[in-house]
Amino acid sequence: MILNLDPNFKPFTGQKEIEFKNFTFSGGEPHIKINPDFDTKEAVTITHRLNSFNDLGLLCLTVDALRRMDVKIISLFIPYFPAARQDRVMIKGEPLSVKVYADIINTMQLEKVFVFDAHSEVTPALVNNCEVIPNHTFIQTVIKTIGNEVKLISPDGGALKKIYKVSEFLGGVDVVECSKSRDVKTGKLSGFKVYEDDLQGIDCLIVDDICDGGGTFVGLAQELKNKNAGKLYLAVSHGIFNKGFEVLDCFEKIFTTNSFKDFDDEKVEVVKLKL
Ligand SMILES: O=P(O)(O)OC[C@H]1O[C@H](OP(=O)(O)OP(=O)(O)O)[C@H](O)[C@@H]1O
Repeated sequence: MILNLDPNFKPFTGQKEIEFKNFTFSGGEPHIKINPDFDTKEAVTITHRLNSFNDLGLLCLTVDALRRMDVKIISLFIPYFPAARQDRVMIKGEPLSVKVYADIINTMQLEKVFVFDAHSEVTPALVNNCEVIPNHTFIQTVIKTIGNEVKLISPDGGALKKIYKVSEFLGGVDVVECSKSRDVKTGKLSGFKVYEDDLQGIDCLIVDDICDGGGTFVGLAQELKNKNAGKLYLAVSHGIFNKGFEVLDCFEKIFTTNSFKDFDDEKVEVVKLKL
């Protein structure tokens, strides 16, 4: 049984859905009423785009309501794990946000917590019974859509392990390794290095987990062009795109999934998550 808390996000196709109504009380408190007309002995998987503390609140209430209906086995699919990038404290005074979310989720004693393309190994290390769903089939779909041969570009050392797994899944697509550096004091991006002498007109697909403002990809695209790359494509599992798509107009095409939100923009091609 599936309980899709976000009506626009239904990754488990063809499975029976549990019905519910959710609303907010006049005092601002979220609330849910689950239709009890289902076999509560069955396992339930909740899906939720958990992008804010409000979403987390609704999730807590939902799990509580299911437990009170005697549902024993509850799993959760969170496509974009909140604050996954805040996986270390950079400056004294900051929270270790990913742990705060993980600790709250751990109190729910879930059977499994599925996370799509976790930012780092910190998320699955902190979340009990976590299973990371890799980006492999997403990138496979992207490459099919592009239709021509591309090299996979890994923007930084942190993404290398993942990109070699993608390459292996795709039967050995070439990988170009890159690295990015940051100013130690400000944390701002200060440069990119592409570890290939000449890309000789070769089309390149940058693969990463998140595009937020896009600075990483614009800077890297420039460096790839300096190495004579051909057409440039960008595929990110989680599209935030907080500066819009204009800043990314160096890319022939941009691909993402609906893990974070829905998009209706001709500049981005959304591959809907289906499990
Ligand atoms: O679109 P942008 O605003 O440029 O951000 C995108 C980058 O941010 C994240 O890495 P981050 O730099 O947080 O990761 P790291 O410091 O853990 O390597 C993500 O993995 C991208 O590489």
